[in-house]
Amino acid sequence: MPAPSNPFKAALREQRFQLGLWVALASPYAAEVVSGSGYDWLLIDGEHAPNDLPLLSAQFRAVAASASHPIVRLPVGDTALIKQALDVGVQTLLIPMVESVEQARELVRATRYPPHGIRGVGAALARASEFGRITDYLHTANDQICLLLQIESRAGLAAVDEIAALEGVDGLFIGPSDLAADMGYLGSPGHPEVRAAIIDAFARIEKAGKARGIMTLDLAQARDYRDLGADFMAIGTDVTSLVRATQVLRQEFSGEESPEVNKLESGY
Ligand SMILES: O=C(O)C(=O)C[C@H](O)[C@@H](O)CO
Repeated sequence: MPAPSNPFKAALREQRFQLGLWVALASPYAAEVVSGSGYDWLLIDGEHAPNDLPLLSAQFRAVAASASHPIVRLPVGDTALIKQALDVGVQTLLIPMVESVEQARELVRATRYPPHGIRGVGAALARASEFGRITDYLHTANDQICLLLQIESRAGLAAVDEIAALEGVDGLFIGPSDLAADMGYLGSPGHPEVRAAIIDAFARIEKAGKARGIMTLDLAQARDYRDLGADFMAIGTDVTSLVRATQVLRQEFSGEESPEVNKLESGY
C-alpha cells in the first residue's frame, strides 16, 4: 500500500489552476468552517499566525477531511520542522523567505528520504504512514511531496532561475508584501515596479516548467495575476474576511454612509 497521492501536486503537473485561501485564525474549528467554502487549497499559516505544530496538525486534519487540499506554511525552512510536518501527514509545504539555490537545495533534501535526501526515518510513529499501516510509505512518500518555495526579496528574484531548475521544487510562490517591502515599497504590493518584478519572475518560473504561485487581497489584482499566468493563487484570508464582514455588517445596520473596509488589506 503506497503513500496517499497528492491531488494538488497532480493538478499543478496537469496545469489545472488552483484557487486558494489563507487560513490564519489558528483554529481547527475555523479551518473546518472555511474548508466547506469550495477552495481548491487552504494555506494553514505557521509563519504569521500563532500556530505551533500540534495546532497546525489539528487544522491540517480538519481541512484534509474536506475537498480542499491543506498546504502548510512553516515559519522557516528548517529541516527538523519539515520532518515533523511531513510525519503528521502534510504533503504540500510552503517555505517562506527562500533566497538562494543552496537554501533551496537543502529544503528539497529535507523533504526526501535517503538516498535522495536527509528526511529522518520515523514512519512507524508517523500519522503520515497511518502509524506504520502504510507498509510501503518509505519507498513511495517522496513522489507525493509537493514543495513550494517563496520568492519575496530581491535576492530571491536574482536566484529564481537556479531555484526553479532544481529537481524537487514543484512551484515558486511570489510573496508580494515582503517583496514590496524589500524593494522599498513597504505596504504597496501593487506598486508598478513590484508588478513588473512579478511578471518577470512568472516568465522565468514558467520557462523552467514549474508552477507560479501568488496571493492578493484585491480581486482586481487577482484577476490581473491570473491573466499574467498564476497557476495557484490565494485571493483572501479568513482573518481579513472576518474583519471586513463583521465591520461592514455593523456599519450597514447603523446606516453609515460608506462602510469602512480594513485599510490594512491594501498593504497586507
Ligand atoms: O509576502 C507576502 O505577500 C506573503 O508571503 C503573503 C503574506 O505573508 C500573507 O500572510 C498575507 O499577509
